[in-house]
Parts: sequence; C-alpha cells; structure tokens
Amino acid sequence: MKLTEMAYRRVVVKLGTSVLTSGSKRLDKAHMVELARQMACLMRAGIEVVLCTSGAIAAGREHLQYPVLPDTMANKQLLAAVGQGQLILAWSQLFAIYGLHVGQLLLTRADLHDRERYLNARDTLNALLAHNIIPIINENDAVATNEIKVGDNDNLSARAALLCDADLLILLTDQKGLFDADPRKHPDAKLISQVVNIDDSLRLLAGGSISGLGTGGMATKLEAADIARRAGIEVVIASGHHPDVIHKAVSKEAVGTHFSAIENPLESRKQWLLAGPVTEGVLVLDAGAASAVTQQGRSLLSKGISAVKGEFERGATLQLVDESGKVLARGMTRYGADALVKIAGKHSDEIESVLGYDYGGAIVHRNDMVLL
Ligand SMILES: Nc1ncnc2c1ncn2[C@@H]1O[C@H](COP(=O)(O)OP(=O)(O)O)[C@@H](O)[C@H]1O
Ligand SMILES: N[C@@H](CCC(=O)OP(=O)(O)O)C(=O)O
Repeated sequence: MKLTEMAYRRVVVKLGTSVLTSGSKRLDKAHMVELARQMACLMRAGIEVVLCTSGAIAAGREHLQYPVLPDTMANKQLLAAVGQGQLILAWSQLFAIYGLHVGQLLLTRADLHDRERYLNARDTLNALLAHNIIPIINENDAVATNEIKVGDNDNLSARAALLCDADLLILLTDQKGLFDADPRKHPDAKLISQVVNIDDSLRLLAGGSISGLGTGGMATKLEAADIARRAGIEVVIASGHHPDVIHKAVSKEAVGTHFSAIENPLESRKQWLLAGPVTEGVLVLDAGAASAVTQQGRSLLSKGISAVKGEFERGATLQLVDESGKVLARGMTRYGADALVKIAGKHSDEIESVLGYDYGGAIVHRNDMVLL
C-alpha cells in the first residue's frame, strides 16, 4: 500500500531513551537520522507527524561526560536542563537534512490540567503542523516537580495524541512489542501481536523498566495505550530498530503489538478529563452507587457516597472508587470536600438544609465523568 493511500492523517511517534541510545550511554545519531528519514517520508506523503522524544537526561549525561552525581531530583533536572538543548539541536539538524523545520513544546502535567492551557497547547500543535513543521514534545523535566509532572513519556505521548487528535500512536522501544512476560527476565516470552481489550490480566503481564535506561517499562506503555484507545486512537508498540518500523506501522503491516481503538470514543471534553487533570481526592461509593454509575450510566448522588478523602474545592477532578478501593471512574465534583463530608450518605433533598446552598443533586454529573 502506498503511504498516500493510508487511513491515518496524523501520527504521534514516541521514541524511548532505549531507542535513542540503542542501549548505550549516548545518543545514537546514526539511528536517529534513520528515524528522522522515516518521519520525513510520512510528512512528504501528507501524513502529519508529532514526535514525542525522550533522551534529555541521557543527552545531558553524555554532554557533561558522565559526571558522578547523587541520584536526586535536582541532579536529574540539571541533566535534563543541559540535555534538552542537545537533544533538540540533534533533532533539528537531522530533520534539516530532509528540509524540515522543528518546533519544541516542553510540557508538564500542569499545562494539561487547566483546560484553557490544554487548548492553547493544542492550538500551537495545530499551527506548527499547518506550516509543515514537526512538533517535538518532551516533558519540561527541568522545572517539573513530582506534583506537576506527567512522569513518563509514554503517558505524555498519549496525552499529546489526544491533544492533537491523532489517529495513530506509535510507541517505539527496545523490545519487539508487548510480550506475555518481560523478555529480559523470561527469554521464552511470546509476543502479543493484537490487543482488543486492556484489562487487569493484561496489566499484570506488563512490568517496569529494569534496563536503567527507560522510565516505566511496559506498564506505562499500557497505560498510554489505554488512554489513547479510549479516545479512538489506534496504538502500536514496536521495536525502534525494526527496519522501516514507522512506515510499516502506518501501512498497517503486522509489526509489534497493535491495539485497536474502541468503537465509541469519548467526546473531547471527556478525553481531557481522562488525560488532563491530576486527581485531587477520592470519593468512596457504596455498592448501590457503584452499580448505578458503572452499569446504568447515572450521575453520582450524595446518598451513595460512603467516604470522602482529600482536600479539594468544587470543580476538582476526583477518583471514584468502590468500597474495595477499585477505581471505577474519574470525574469533576460540583461540591468541595468540606461540603461533601457533611452531605455524604444524605438524600439530595437534604443538601440545602445541611449546607445552606445547593448546586444540584448530582455531585459528579455523568457528563463530567469518565468510567474506567
Ligand atoms: N511484558 C513485557 N513485554 C515487553 N517488555 C517488557 C514487559 N514487561 C516489562 N518490559 C520491559 O519494558 C522495557 C521497555 O521500557 P523502558 O525501559 O521504559 O524503555 P523506553 O525507554 O523505550 O520507554 C523493556 O526493556 C522490558 O524489559
Ligand atoms: N523526559 C525524560 C524521559 C522520561 C521517559 O519516560 O523516558 P523513556 O521511558 O525512555 O521514554 C527525558 O527526556 O530524559
């Protein structure tokens, strides 16, 4: 199939540190140019590419000649601050070979948390692509503290895919795809070539990163795949060193692990709810409310809340869990924590008399809720 006949219009390619360094301690520019060639080829065929690149910390270590530093947050930020410049310089030089400009977006979770900033970032991505410029995204590691960071580029790339309304997310790594066990520990593990549903049994197969290069391993790649496919985006996890891997993934050739998108994707605001805000608290639902919310698509009423955890204001995004602690949904609350503590377990009719005001019976309205 020719690239111009492809179903995909916009693709996010995520390159892990493991791919960019080819397992070494330095950026493998020879391989990066090959990846740039494949992406440039897509752009030429009219398929827009957004690159989500890791490697800032590795590039910083290389540039500073492998300093011996204690493993602290500040030192990682130092390495990222040095390395991000080197990384974007490398990419801009490599894409220039193919006559392409690049534009850098350094994001943190805080940029996605606020819907207005989220929409701003989306406008920037669209503007770059409209001018045939490749957006290059990384986390703004140099300023991101634990509270405001996404934390790993798998999740960041899924959020970028939602942000720019991509139709394919390609996660390239040092393994051929998702295996039924970590191939580093189980050499006889088998590649899973197709995934139609991400459930707890699949999550159990996906381990962390043990190479010392990447962050999160397959576990974060599965989280990313789950977010993307709920938004109607297909996902491929494959080896960044497989010949012509990007071209093959976009051509729908069998490569790595393919995740189908779900058929009725979430609408845009719910996509943001799923991927944008950090949750600030937890509502524990009794059995009746858990069933009403998950089985019948109902809003959450005060009567069904058995506990409230955390300090939060009205408008915060919360986790909704059942009494065993299983996360059922995330959603935006119409009442702050102080009020909820007073009305939890009470009938909707009592809200006004208990609080002296009433924002309505729905504590988390079903339009402000995403089931997980
Ligand atoms: N079920 C699995 N299938 C494949 N790889 C797995 C699995 N579980 C854990 N892994 C680990 O995930 C690693 C890839 O993730 P990571 O090290 O974070 O790389 P990257 O830099 O590409 O994000 C692999 O090297 C592998 O050891
Ligand atoms: N933002 C960090 C990478 C974080 C990360 O998730 O790394 P990886 O697992 O290699 O994709 C960096 O540029 O070094």
